[in-house]
Amino acid sequence: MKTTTIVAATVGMLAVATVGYAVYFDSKRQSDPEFKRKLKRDRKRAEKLAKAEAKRLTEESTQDIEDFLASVTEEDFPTSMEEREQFCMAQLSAGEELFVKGPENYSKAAICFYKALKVYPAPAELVMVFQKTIPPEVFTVVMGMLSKDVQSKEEKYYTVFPPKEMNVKVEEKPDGLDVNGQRVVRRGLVATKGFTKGEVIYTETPVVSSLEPSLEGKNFCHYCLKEMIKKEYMVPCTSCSVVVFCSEECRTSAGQEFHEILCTKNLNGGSAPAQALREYTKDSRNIVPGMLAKFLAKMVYDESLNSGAEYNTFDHLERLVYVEQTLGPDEEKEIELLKLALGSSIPGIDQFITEERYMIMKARILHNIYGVSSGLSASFNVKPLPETHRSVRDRPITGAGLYRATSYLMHSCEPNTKIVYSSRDHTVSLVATENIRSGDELQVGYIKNGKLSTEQRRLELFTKYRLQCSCALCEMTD
Ligand SMILES: C[S@@+](CC[C@H](N)C(=O)[O-])C[C@H]1O[C@@H](n2cnc3c(N)ncnc32)[C@H](O)[C@@H]1O
Repeated sequence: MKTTTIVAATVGMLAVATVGYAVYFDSKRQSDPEFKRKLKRDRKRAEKLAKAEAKRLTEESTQDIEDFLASVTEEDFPTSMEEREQFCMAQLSAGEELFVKGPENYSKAAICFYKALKVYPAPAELVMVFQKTIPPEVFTVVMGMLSKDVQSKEEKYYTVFPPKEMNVKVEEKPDGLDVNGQRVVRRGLVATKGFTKGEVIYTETPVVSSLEPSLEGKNFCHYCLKEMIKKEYMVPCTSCSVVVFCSEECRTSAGQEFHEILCTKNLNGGSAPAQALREYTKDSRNIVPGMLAKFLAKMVYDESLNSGAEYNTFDHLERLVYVEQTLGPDEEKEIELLKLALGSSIPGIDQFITEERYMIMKARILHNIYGVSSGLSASFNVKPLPETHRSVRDRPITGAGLYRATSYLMHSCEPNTKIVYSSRDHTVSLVATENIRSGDELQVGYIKNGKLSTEQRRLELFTKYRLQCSCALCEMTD
């Protein structure tokens, strides 16, 4: 089952409730004699009906599942944490009462359980509880509804994202067969209107960005990565005074989105849990764990806004392609540091950051971030970060950002667009480098190919991005 962000909301509110529910169920079964007798009484009748019902349910067409789903989506799910918790508990006990009454109520029970699942912050865990506690026939229907729901959410995503005003859409492009003979489908960005050479196609701010570790605390904004030429423009964090911002707005945004959690000093001036993560980032020059910490903090913040947006921060990360990474001692340490940094402020994050989920999130970030050149001067001297910072420009890189739409840009050795940091912060502008027609695929150069030969380009693309280039130029050279 795919985990949706609702898992990530993990504000722990219902963590207690799941356990409570499971415990209630088990203990009631084991110890309450009346409950046991009732179960026994019902069992015979239930077994008979169950056979017939199981047959009906296995024959249940997709249409039925869709009808069940339609009956649910029309409902208004509550939005506040308290109401969601009450709603969830009410659905769980309604479902339980229904299935105990017998198989003729299984469909209704399944709908209740499905509704509970929709508001529960850790659905994967609840599914496991269901698997142990509800009749298999009911469980099958709940899972059917869940997978249909995930599927339709998946399909709809690219109809609402990117927003129309960005003038681009994500389109699937067949890209040959993989080593197992499976058809490879890749996604790229396509223009939805024409542009003349030099025109800005869209601008986009990142979901999250981070400064190159050695620039942290120097004259670069911790939020938007802008270089501040004069010291008097710097607005330090009032608590840690380790990080600086270019404006009050950036300080406020950073505070709300992540810095209140990740500030290395607590209000009493003592060392805060995020200190160890900060030291690790500096020593290892590994930007990703810190970025992930910001990402997770921001994800929880965005959800707390209850903006009503259909897709949330996690949805944007979840669809990005990645190259699988293997877990090593570094990652084990990073997981530990991340849990330490976020654990006391985001209850439940401990369970959320499993090794598997961490590895996938890390790989997605590594594979999709863009190097940001927000510096005005080239006077700072940063060693290039080891890997995967797309769109290398002539100016040194000041940090990296994870962008929603820009992540879908494919590489070409003869690109028709380029990325520009014209506002000298982490805002990306995609600029047409030739005339573009509506429907044309947009591509950037992941590497500076200048005078490189085809072999050199291939080697660099493969070493940095594990990418075997299929752009028009490379195909022609083959
Ligand atoms: C940042 S993602 C771009 C979006 C991606 N195509 C998708 O399906 O979501 C980078 C990945 O796209 C594919 N890609 C990008 N440019 C390519 C190219 N010129 N030739 C082949 N694959 C490319 C590679 O799989 C690469 O790892």
